Amino acid sequence: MTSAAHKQTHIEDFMSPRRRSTGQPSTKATAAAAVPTAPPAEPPVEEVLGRPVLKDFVDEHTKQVRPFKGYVRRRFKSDGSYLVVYEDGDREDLDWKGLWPLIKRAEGAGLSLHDPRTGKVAGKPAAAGRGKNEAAGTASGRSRGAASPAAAAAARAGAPSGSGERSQQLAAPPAAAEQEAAAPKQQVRPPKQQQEKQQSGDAPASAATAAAGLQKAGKQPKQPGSVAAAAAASTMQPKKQGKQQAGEGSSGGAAGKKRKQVGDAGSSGGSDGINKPKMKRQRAPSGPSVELPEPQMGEQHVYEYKRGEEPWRTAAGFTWQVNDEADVGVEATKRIRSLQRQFNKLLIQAKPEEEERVAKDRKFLEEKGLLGNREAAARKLKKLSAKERAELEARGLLTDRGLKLPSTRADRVVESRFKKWLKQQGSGEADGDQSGDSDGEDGDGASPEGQAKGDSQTDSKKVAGHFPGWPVGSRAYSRAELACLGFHFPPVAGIDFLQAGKAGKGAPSFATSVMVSGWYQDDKDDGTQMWYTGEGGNALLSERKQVKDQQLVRGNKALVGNIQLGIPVRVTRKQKDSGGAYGTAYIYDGLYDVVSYRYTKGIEGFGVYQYLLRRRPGQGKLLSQRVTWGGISAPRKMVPENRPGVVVLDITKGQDEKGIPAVDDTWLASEHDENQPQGDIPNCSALEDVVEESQLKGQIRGCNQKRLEQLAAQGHQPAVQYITQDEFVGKAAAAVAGLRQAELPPEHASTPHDYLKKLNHGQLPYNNAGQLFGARPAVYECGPWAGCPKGKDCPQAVSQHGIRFRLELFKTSTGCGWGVRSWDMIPQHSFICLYVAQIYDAEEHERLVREVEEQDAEYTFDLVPRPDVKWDGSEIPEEEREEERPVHFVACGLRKRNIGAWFNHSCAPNCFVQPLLDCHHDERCPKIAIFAWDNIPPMTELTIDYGEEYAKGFQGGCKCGAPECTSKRA
Ligand SMILES: C[S@@+](CC[C@H](N)C(=O)[O-])C[C@H]1O[C@@H](n2cnc3c(N)ncnc32)[C@H](O)[C@@H]1O
Repeated sequence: MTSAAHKQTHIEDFMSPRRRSTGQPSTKATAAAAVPTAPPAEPPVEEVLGRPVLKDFVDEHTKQVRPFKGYVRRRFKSDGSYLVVYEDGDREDLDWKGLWPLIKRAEGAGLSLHDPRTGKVAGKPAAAGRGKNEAAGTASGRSRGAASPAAAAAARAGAPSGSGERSQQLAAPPAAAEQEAAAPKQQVRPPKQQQEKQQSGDAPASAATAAAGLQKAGKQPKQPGSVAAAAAASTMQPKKQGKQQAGEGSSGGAAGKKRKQVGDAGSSGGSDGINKPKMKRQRAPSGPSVELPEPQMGEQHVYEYKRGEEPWRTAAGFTWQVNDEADVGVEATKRIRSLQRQFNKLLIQAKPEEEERVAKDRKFLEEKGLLGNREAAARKLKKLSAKERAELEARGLLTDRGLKLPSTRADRVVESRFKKWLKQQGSGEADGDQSGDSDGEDGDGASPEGQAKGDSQTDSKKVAGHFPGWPVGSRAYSRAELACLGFHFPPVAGIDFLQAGKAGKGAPSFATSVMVSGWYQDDKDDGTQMWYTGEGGNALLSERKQVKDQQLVRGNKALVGNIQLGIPVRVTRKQKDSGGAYGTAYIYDGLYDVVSYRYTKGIEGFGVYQYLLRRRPGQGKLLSQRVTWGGISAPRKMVPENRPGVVVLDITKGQDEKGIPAVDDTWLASEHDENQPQGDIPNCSALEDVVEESQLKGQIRGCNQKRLEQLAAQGHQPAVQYITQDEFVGKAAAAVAGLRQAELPPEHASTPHDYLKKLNHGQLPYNNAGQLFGARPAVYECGPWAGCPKGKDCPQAVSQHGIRFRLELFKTSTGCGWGVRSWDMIPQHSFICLYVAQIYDAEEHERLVREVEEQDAEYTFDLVPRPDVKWDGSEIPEEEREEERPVHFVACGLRKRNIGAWFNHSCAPNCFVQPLLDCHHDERCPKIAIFAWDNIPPMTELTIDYGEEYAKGFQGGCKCGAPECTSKRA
């Protein structure tokens, strides 16, 4: 590859943030200077919602800065960020720190507090009947309205309220009540005598039994002092007073351990920044051999262990492995990747099938008069013949409860297909029956098929601690995917757990993984620390409210086991992600210790168990907090002016519909000037220089049979056929592009080509330059020659819609120069972009390379098929094969190239290169299209495989960093 990269010839064109701030101060910069940098403490949510904001955006073409007005519309419970909707419909999520300066600026500009779209006035509760005085407040941002802020402030401060906790809740505006993860109500202090509940006594009989069970298995209890534990019981508005807790206050319980109290138990519970209960520090039992006391209403127990001294490590009879360290080795990573790809492949196939099934079922119901008016449908149902009823049952449309309207459950279909596939692979992985799939206590009986079955096979697959091949920050896009991977089996329940006795004789049940879905209104999540509400008693599938008291059973009991054994639990948060198959992403945030639990009254007045989860340090940034660029949804033409490290706002100079910025945030981290953003960013063109059509030969394929017949009459070689030879890639690409497959006569459909199988057999198609190119037969798209009446809307024109994702060029921190990433999640098998470069005749290209003294052609792609297979996938007979097939054309990005030419190499790529033919079908000159091989999270580098031999030629070796990187091999 050429060493001529990173010339600095264009550096004066770059709009570095430094230059911008000195040469051309923006309104934003001016406004920002007027406000102090540190924001005040975050006010109650109802004081923030509805507030106007003002923010500058810069037009990347005209470079003009323009302020935009917006309003704070929502607060997300999951990460505490706020949704701001701007006047042009653009939206973004901001945390309080990011939001506050914008609110201040709007105040300074005297913006109206009246949001024209919602009709609301900032700070004014939406509830009817409120007085005028409580309304808008002023533009200076004073506290608005009396009732809600006061109530909220009281709630925050834990002050007693005359109107009681329920009325406090009601006093808050509905929006706030709904959106703010209201802290449980223990803030209301109990009478003093209730705080002095003494807890003492020996371990209860049950604890002794558990102790005996574990000790019989032969392990010695820990040495005194080896377990650092503290327990505390808080007395926060108890219902029942002073009931002696069985086992509480034991000075060591059956194991006779001496426990050291770590820190101040009161502060342990109170310094969590979430809740400040008044707690009385108490000595209490802990450890593997003592059953922990059950908190009564208003009580909280705190237990902490020193790292490395958690009871599970030495507990007698405890046999389960707990992964303290993440395993991101080659095998684990490969295993996960292949399972994910298989899952997605099945999902992509199942989704349209399911949609079709639902459409047919709906039609069937309609014909029978069973859709529409409920009462009429019920009358019709009664009149159905036995045969008709049987037909309904067979379609799954009639159950004991009556008529069941059809809905797509592609994820469920995939789960069962995936299990079959695994069995075929001879692996029993992820074949669980969803033990821990409770919700049995749920008010609405969510997921009846998900009731615990106590299947030991599932338990045997459950992994405690980190999940191999799934580093912190990993994302899945459905619960079904996580279940298929074996990461979290239950499809609905938030707590996955191992049943009592499975991890050793006498061992309690414990949780392996919890989901934070935002469904439990009593959760209080501060990211690194959270009060996680136990399961049950919640109408999960309807209003998502607590409808009855929770029980200390199943998942809830299991989380107590985590405390008892000191086993951390995996925490995964759900987040919106429009790219995901279901509009959501599930992000693994790492291991959390369960350090405390309590029984308390929730927002709805029902008893809930809550667990204080604390993130283990050293696990990197919390990715589920929407602070990255990947989480925002600003229209591409507007790049926020204060985006750090923007070097060029649009490298395509307006040629691509979606501009592509170049960003160097590595430079920002450095103090030194010589590390200014640098790199050779030549004019980037989306235009393609295609060889003259007269030079081309070959078949013409397309959807339009008539046109192709005409062409045949003119002596061309047209072929009506299923345009993508590789059905899977073609269909999948069409599916993710939201397109439907063309209706073609079945006799023209070719057989699916299993490219993965091919890859596994090592038939990797290198071109003459050693580049991996075209891992499967070429994709033939319907092109202009075929005269398709649908033009670009033809489902077979997947690559002709331009770039759908918001790509950016970014300076890698790995030493690979510039690379490419996307702000959006890219679904598996999506078309990303073409590799566009100038097309040269091979000889001409050689002359060019000599001329510019480029020994290596860094941005060159030889457009030559492999010697044994034609682009259409058919084999070339042995006797006709040449040693090397002649190179006719070369795509060279030396002078002109598009974003596709910046994709770096990885030994574990997430994208693949696919030869593609559309406007002509001369197989000597296919287009180079780049597709996603995986579901690719936002802001992840997009990489392709250049081929092993090629990567060996990199100066200093391959720097892709993948566990299977060739540079790491001996
Ligand atoms: C097509 S360019 C990719 C864009 C390039 N990074 C840039 O900044 O212009 C290919 C060149 O990038 C560098 N490169 C790409 N992948 C690499 C890797 N995994 N390790 C080291 N260098 C790499 C090599 O210099 C290679 O010749």
